[in-house]
Amino acid sequence: MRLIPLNNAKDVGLWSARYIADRINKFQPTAERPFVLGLPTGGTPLPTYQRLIELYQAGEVSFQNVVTFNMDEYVGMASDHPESYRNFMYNNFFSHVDMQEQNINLLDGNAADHEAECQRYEDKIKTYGRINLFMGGVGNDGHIAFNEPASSLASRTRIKTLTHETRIANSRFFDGDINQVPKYSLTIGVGTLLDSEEVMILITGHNKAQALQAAVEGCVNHLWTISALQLHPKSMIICDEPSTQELKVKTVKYFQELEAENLTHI
Ligand SMILES: N[C@@H]1[C@@H](O)[C@H](O)[C@@H](COP(=O)(O)O)O[C@@H]1O
Repeated sequence: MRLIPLNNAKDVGLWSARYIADRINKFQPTAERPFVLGLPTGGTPLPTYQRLIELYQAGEVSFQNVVTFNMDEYVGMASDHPESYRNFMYNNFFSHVDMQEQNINLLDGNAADHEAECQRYEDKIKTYGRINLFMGGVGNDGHIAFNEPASSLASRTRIKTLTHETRIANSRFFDGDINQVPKYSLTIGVGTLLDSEEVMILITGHNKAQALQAAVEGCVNHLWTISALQLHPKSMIICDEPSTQELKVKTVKYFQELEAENLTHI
């Protein structure tokens, strides 16, 4: 695992956007061989999306031949609801760059048959071989996508019941009213995520400090599904300073030194 400790959330956005743009450019995607990018919603990736839009506007990256798969979606929410993850993605990213509509993949939380919808998603990913880079965030309780505590670390895309804690955390987007937060979601599984060629997780804010500690210093444990990253051959966490407060000083120092060494080799 690579851990990149940065100063603040803005730096996390700048760093991660640059990384994504560089990966896409290096891949030299074409219509026949697109770059496949996994994407999250949430407050954490907003600076990344903002920066990616700026890089696109500056002509430094194009999304013409990029295919995206989003991590998750609420179940039973009107598709035009401002807090649907579909709307979030169009409002904060897709509508501002040169993505092609047919390259955007989202789970349909209003599908009549949830199981069939999740299987469709898994099958669609397979048509591209695998996802090249999956970006994600993390919940306060260490959930990745909507893989709540005690989710199988071998799980695939499926319907999940949201925990009370997650619904409280997400109620900030619903006028602080937990009753407006959906109870279920469709989410990629931990296994789906681990199949990606590379996983990049963004962690910012002191409220994510326990999740970061579980991811880096804890044991692989289904109660902190983020810890499954330890099983991935190419995973990376980009974090800010406030989120590191539960890590040992020597852990942070170790990773800082590694990054400083890497920089001298670039
Ligand atoms: N399903 C999403 C996750 O994908 C996201 O990582 C998490 C944290 O969101 P935020 O970045 O707003 O803290 O919220 C939701 O639960």
